[in-house]
Amino acid sequence: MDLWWVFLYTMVIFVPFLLIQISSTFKFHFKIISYCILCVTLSTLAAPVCLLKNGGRTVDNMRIIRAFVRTMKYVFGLRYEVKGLENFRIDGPCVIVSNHQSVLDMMGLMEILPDRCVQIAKRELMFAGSVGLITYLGGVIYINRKQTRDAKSIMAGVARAMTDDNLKVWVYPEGTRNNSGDLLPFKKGAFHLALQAKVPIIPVVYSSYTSFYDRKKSLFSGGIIKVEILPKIDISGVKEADIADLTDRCFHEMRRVFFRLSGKPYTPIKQNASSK
Ligand SMILES: CCCCCCCCCCCCCCCC(=O)SCCNC(=O)CCNC(=O)[C@H](O)C(C)(C)COP(=O)(O)OP(=O)(O)OC[C@H]1O[C@@H](n2cnc3c(N)ncnc32)[C@H](O)[C@@H]1OP(=O)(O)O
Ligand SMILES: CCCCCCCC/C=C\CCCCCCCC(=O)OC[C@@H](O)COP(=O)(O)O
Repeated sequence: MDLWWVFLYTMVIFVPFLLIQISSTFKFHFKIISYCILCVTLSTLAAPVCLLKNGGRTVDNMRIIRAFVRTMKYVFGLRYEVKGLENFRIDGPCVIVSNHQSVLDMMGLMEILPDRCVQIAKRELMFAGSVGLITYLGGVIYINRKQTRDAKSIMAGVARAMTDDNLKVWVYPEGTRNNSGDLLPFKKGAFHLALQAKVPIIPVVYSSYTSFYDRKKSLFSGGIIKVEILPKIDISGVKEADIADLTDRCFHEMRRVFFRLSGKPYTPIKQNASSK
């Protein structure tokens, strides 16, 4: 008799719980796969448009890519509330740094991407089929994160191209995706780049996704993302020896804004947390 009750309780409580878990995991993966399929489809459509309009690899293709990607937010129920767009209105090149939470960031990036702006990306992206092709056509700069020396020499070339071709460069200084609800320590490449090209840095902060997107909890629903483009950081007077301080300053400023936009109380962390 007792065993019968155990069996009944297991069926009534455990089985529905298991089914809910399976269905939310299934829904999460279904949405992520849909996102990837949409990226592949849109890049397959956008590539011929880029080739016909601009002939090959050029930053002008970013305008076409931007138009395609901007339609995706409606599919996933995302809304962007953007503040500080006027801070992008500067003459000439600059380095834009922003936080990087997920593959979904491409939508937030394209929502506010200024003209003549290319991104720095890990070289593995080049091999992602039609997505790789579209990033190549848009002029994305690939770096090998495992080879600091190679990455540095590519960045030095980028500094020259920025001034020669009037390019803005978008860098994710955390160097990888991070959905932890905080910022990772910053790498220094973006700051060296700004110094080498003698251009200002514009920080951009996106609020935390954790309330609507969380891989660990298999959560992916619609939501509002607050975006703030901060005033430029002038690098005149900054020397090579000041790079760590500059990186630190930018990190703490962005982290403060990140907590504010995410509606979380700010918890200070020790100085130099932005260095390796
Ligand atoms: C319709 C279509 C749909 C599809 C839609 C597609 C849309 C098309 C959008 C694509 C969009 C892509 C978006 C991808 C997004 C990523 O792929 S994110 C990952 C790749 N990006 C990055 O990693 C950028 C950030 N990383 C860096 O800048 C790193 O500093 C570097 C350059 C990789 C070097 O890495 P590291 O060695 O691990 O890091 P770090 O501690 O900074 O440097 C080590 C030392 O070298 C020094 N150093 C670093 N850089 C330099 C330098 N340039 N010069 C001199 N010294 C330097 C540092 O000062 C440090 O020395 P110490 O101060 O310790 O003495
Ligand atoms: C023939 C090969 C076919 C491969 C097909 C691959 C299909 C890929 C499909 C969709 C991917 C859409 C992603 C859009 C661009 C995402 C850029 C991105 O967010 O890269 C991650 C990078 O920031 C940091 O990487 P890690 O967190 O260090 O890792």
